[in-house]
Parts: sequence; C-alpha cells; structure tokens
Amino acid sequence: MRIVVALGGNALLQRGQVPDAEAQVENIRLAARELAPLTDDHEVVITHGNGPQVGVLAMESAADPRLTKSFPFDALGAMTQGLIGYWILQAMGNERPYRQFASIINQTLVDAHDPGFANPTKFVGELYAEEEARELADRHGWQVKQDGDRWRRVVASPRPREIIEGKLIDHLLDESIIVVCAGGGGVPVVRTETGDLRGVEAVIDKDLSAALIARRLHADRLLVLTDVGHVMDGFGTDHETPIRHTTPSYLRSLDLPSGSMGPKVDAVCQFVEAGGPGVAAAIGNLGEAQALVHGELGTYVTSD
Ligand SMILES: Nc1ncnc2c1ncn2[C@@H]1O[C@H](COP(=O)(O)OP(=O)(O)O)[C@@H](O)[C@H]1O
Ligand SMILES: NC(=O)OP(=O)(O)O
Repeated sequence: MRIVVALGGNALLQRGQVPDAEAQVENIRLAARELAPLTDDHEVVITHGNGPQVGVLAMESAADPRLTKSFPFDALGAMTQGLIGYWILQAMGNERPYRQFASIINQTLVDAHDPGFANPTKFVGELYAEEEARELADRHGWQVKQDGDRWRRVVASPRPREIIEGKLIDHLLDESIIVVCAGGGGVPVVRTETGDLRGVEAVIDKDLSAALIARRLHADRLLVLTDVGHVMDGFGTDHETPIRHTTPSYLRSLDLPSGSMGPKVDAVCQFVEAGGPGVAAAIGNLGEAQALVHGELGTYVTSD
C-alpha cells in the first residue's frame, strides 16, 4: 500500500512543553519508532506540522536587534522544514538503517486571493493566558485567538492548491525512498503575473497538504496522527463519544474548530471523496499508527 502520514505538531512538541531541541528529538524518536514498521511493508510519505517551531523562530527573529524587519513566514517555514526534516531523517534512519530516506524543502502554491489571508486560523508558537496573549498582540501587532482553554498567536493559512515539487516526490518513491515533505504544509508561495513564484506571509495546514499529496499520489491511506485517539462527538462535553467507523458526509455534518480538528476532518474527507475503491483515511493517536491503517483503532473513514 501507499500511505501518506501527517504527523501532528503535538507529536513533535506536546502542549506546554518547553521547545528545547532535546525534547523535540526525543518526541520524534518515539514517533519514528511507531512509524518505522509501516515502512517495512508499505510506501510511506511523511508530512509534519510546524506550528510550535515556526512560532519560536518568529519570536527569535522579532527579537534580533540587527534586523530591520522580522523574517517573513515563508522563510521561517522553510527553516522549520530543514530542522524538523533533519530530525525525522535521523530518527527514521536510526530505526531502519538499511532504508533510504529523503527530506525535501518544498513549495506549496496558494491563491493570492484565498479567504484565509483575511481570517487567520493557524495557531503558531506558545500557549498563553488570555491577558498575556492580548498584551503580546498589542506589543507585536499579532492576532491572537483561543486554542482550547488557552490563547495563541494566529497567522493566515490559505488552502494548498499544488505541490510545486510534486514530480520530485514521485521520482523518490519510484526509487523506494521514504519521503519527508510538505513540512508545515510546505512553504507558501503564489504565482506572480510574470509567472515567477513568490513566498507569502502564511503557514499552510499540513493535514490539507497531506491530503493534496495523497490524492496526487493515488495513495491507499491517509493517516492523520495527533494526540487524541478519535474524532469525538460532543468533544469537551460530559457526553463526548468517540467516532469509530464513519463517512465523509457524517463528518462534514459536524461543527469542528477551524484551528485544530476542523482541517483534519476536512483533509480526510477530501481524500476519501476523491479516492477509488479500497481507499480509507484515519485520524487517531500517533502511538497507534499501525492499528489505524486497517481501522482497528481511531476514527476510520471510508466512502459514503
Ligand atoms: N471533536 C473533536 N474530537 C477530538 N479532538 C478535538 C475535537 N475538536 C477539537 N479537538 C482538539 O483537536 C486537537 C488536535 O488538533 P491539533 O492540536 O491541531 O493537533 P496537531 O498539532 O497534532 O496537528 C486535540 O488535541 C483536541 O484538543
Ligand atoms: N503547519 C501545520 O499544520 O502545523 P501544526 O500541525 O503544528 O498545526
């Protein structure tokens, strides 16, 4: 089977965890231990989040007195692809030293007029109490929104339209190389009137980019791995219940938050709706990736 895996930002850095390199390397080591067995029997493409990491780099850039202007988010996104891609390469290589892995910096085309530019939804950086978040927003010109019971900076997150380096991914898979790509959704770019590509101030949702890649590659599975075991009905209420086997039309009837579970559900629905017979997607715990492939655990989505 061909499997596209989207590795949640929470897998790389748990909520509230200090973003030290050691902590992230350890989290990625645990993730690699779970993902490596999938590569024994399947073609695997790994995408990953970058919300916490791109926020750290943005803070550093803003605090650098030598700069007249902070680095833009396209540049910061490329830095996180290099950094996290390197960590994943090393961790996966340590689990399976006889396999070849490649991590690519890739650009993802977005529409310059995407409504996501006017309504930022992508959470980046750390979590704050509301008062502190509002004070930081005033000081730095950020926009902030509620993320669960805390507050966080948000940036624009336009929909991914095309993976510019898509053919490179095809070639690597043809050579039986396991590919890490679309980290942080890919570096967001638009096409100018002259046909050139130009980076834009945004962070793309990696689950939506993973769905785009999975569709392009005619993948058999899209696995969205995060820190919850299922999509829940009535999430956060006394009567929350895990959704096990389901369909896109049921999932699309739910009202889910745009900065967290919303894009994951959107991604799996897009993938399953576009797929042929036998295609399925799952949302669930990173630690249960292998059981998600055949729907033994997690929220398993097949066509209506
Ligand atoms: N209906 C729901 N079912 C399960 N989790 C939900 C739901 N709605 C919101 N969430 C939240 O979505 C979070 C996962 O999304 P997110 O934090 O963006 O993950 P990641 O960083 O792993 O990509 C969960 O930790 C949970 O708090
Ligand atoms: N870019 C992105 O989707 O990052 P997170 O998974 O950390 O939100």
